[in-house]
Amino acid sequence: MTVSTRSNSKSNPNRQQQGLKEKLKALTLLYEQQKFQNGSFKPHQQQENHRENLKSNAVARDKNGNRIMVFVRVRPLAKKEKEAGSRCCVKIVNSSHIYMTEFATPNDYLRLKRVRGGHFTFDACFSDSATQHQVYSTSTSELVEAVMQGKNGTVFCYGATGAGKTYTMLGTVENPGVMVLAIKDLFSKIRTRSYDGNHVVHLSYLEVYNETVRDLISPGRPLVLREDKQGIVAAGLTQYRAYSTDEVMALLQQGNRNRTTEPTRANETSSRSHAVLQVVVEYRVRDAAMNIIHKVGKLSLIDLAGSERALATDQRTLRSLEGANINRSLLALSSCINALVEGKKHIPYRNSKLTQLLKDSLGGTCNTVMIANISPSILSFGETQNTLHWADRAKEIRTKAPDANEDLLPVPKTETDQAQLILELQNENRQLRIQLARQKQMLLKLKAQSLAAYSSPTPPSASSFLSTPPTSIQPNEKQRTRPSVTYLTPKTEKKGEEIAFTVGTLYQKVKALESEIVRMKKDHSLMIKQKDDVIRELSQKSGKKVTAAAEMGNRVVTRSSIRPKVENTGELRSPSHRFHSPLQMAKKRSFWDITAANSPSVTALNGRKTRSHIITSEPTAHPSMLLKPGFAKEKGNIWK
Ligand SMILES: Nc1ncnc2c1ncn2[C@@H]1O[C@H](COP(=O)(O)OP(=O)(O)OP(=O)(O)O)[C@@H](O)[C@H]1O
Repeated sequence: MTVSTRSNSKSNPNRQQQGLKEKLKALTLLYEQQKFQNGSFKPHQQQENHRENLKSNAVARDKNGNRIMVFVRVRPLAKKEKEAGSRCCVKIVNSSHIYMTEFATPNDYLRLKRVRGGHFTFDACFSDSATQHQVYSTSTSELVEAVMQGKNGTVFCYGATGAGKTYTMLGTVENPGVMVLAIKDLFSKIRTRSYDGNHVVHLSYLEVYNETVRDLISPGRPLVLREDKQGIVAAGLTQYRAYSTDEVMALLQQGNRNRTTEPTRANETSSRSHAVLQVVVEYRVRDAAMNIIHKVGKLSLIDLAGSERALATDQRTLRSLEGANINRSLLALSSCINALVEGKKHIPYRNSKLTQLLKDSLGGTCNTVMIANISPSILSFGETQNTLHWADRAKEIRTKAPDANEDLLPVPKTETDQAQLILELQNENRQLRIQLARQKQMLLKLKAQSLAAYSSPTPPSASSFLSTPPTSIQPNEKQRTRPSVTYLTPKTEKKGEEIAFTVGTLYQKVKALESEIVRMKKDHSLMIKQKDDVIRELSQKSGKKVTAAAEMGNRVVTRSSIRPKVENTGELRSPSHRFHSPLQMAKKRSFWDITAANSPSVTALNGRKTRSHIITSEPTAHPSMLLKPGFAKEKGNIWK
């Protein structure tokens, strides 16, 4: 019979070691169970219970009100770190629990050599083997759904340089990160729900570099941050309307090309700026009362620049300045987190551009997710511990539960007016159509009656159509009397003929008068010619004086001698003769006419002082009689 003795155990050291290991494992388990019973630990769950654990966390958030959800992601050891023989200083105990120690080794179960370190509990912890999809679905998918409902959401990555923030947010082509997966998810959700409303997606991408805000998609001048109703906005930031995931991807790539990255000792492609991708989803739908429900949800996806020690990066001036700015903004973020956790009234958001941008996400009505990225390497112990410390603090920040940014838009007045107008126009149109149909019917009947009337052998009597007024025609009534319209037409024609005849007569008269005027003008000029000849002859006889006088009186005598003759003939004078304008008369009158007319000896028959009247009264007077005023009365003397 074999008895187990100390010597036996000594003789088999391997078995002894195994037994000790088992005992230590049991002790560790016991210790964790005790911790859990004391409330400082959550129960250890296996990987397959991961989802249930996350659900319970979400439930806890609902019970405790809204708070920032904090997740931790450990990246794999980098090739460089492995080559340098770096050890791992963090261990994920379960989906939500992580512990770290400076001298942690797999065999140091009693933690005898642990100097620094600690246990941390978060909403979820992702090991270095966690996929991008696992990270997205656990941390961000809920937020995307909330954004679709009009609630704001923010996801930001926090951690030291080279800890894996950009990998988590942007990822690679093969392994797209949270930003890309969120956009994809958003568009697929919009596609499936497009039947119940209109979704509009706007996108902007900016960076905060050395405390200046810049547009990453269309870079230009630095932007100014302003606070308005929607919160903090970068004035002048381009908002792109995005229609598809591919379009967003192209914009993201474009933006990332413009982002400031520099190789540092810690990271070959270190982000030197904080990048903020904002996606605004607007959603419009009509409710049962036909009111328009307008929801606006904003999703901010932020990849922060890494906190770093000066030694970790280059010592060059620009890099150190960048590093100082990054650290300053992250310090401002830490101050805000502290103030929020401590419930202070004043939160120093204004200390940096980054905290200004995160104001809504940290202290406003927003669903906020923080992903703390850490390196497992012992070389980054300080940074990792620092990150976990702030992540642990951040989870205590309470935010206001976001209500949906929902507006009930009344149907615009113009719309109701338009509807009213359309109804009125439709009504009017209907009435007009009825009227038109009636008119057409009437016209057809009248045509038929007209044809019948013309073909009728006996013409109707005058009384027959006079007794029937046109308005008395009823379209549906059987026609008993002949329609008045039929018989009114010849009468109108007759009247027209009469008018035409009158016009014709008048026209002929006008023509006759015009030809008479022409004839009179001819006579007139002939007579003037004759008189001129007589005067010439006389002047030749009676010398120069007489000639001059005769020439002066020439025109006067000529006119006066003509007019009485015309009047005496009893012929028609042109109407224009009577209606000569005074202006024309004045023009025609010569200086001598006026002088003679104004002479006191010249008296007209009708009181008017015109030369023609004087001459008319003396038809036989010689032109020479007018040489002197008053000669008109001495008739006939001169010829003797
Ligand atoms: N989960 C991961 N799986 C695989 N590789 C990773 C993971 N996380 C990070 N990396 C790799 O680690 C390196 C550094 O990561 P990343 O550039 O994302 O760091 P960072 O925190 O953004 O740094 P910085 O703040 O300097 O920009 C990259 O080469 C990246 O591919």
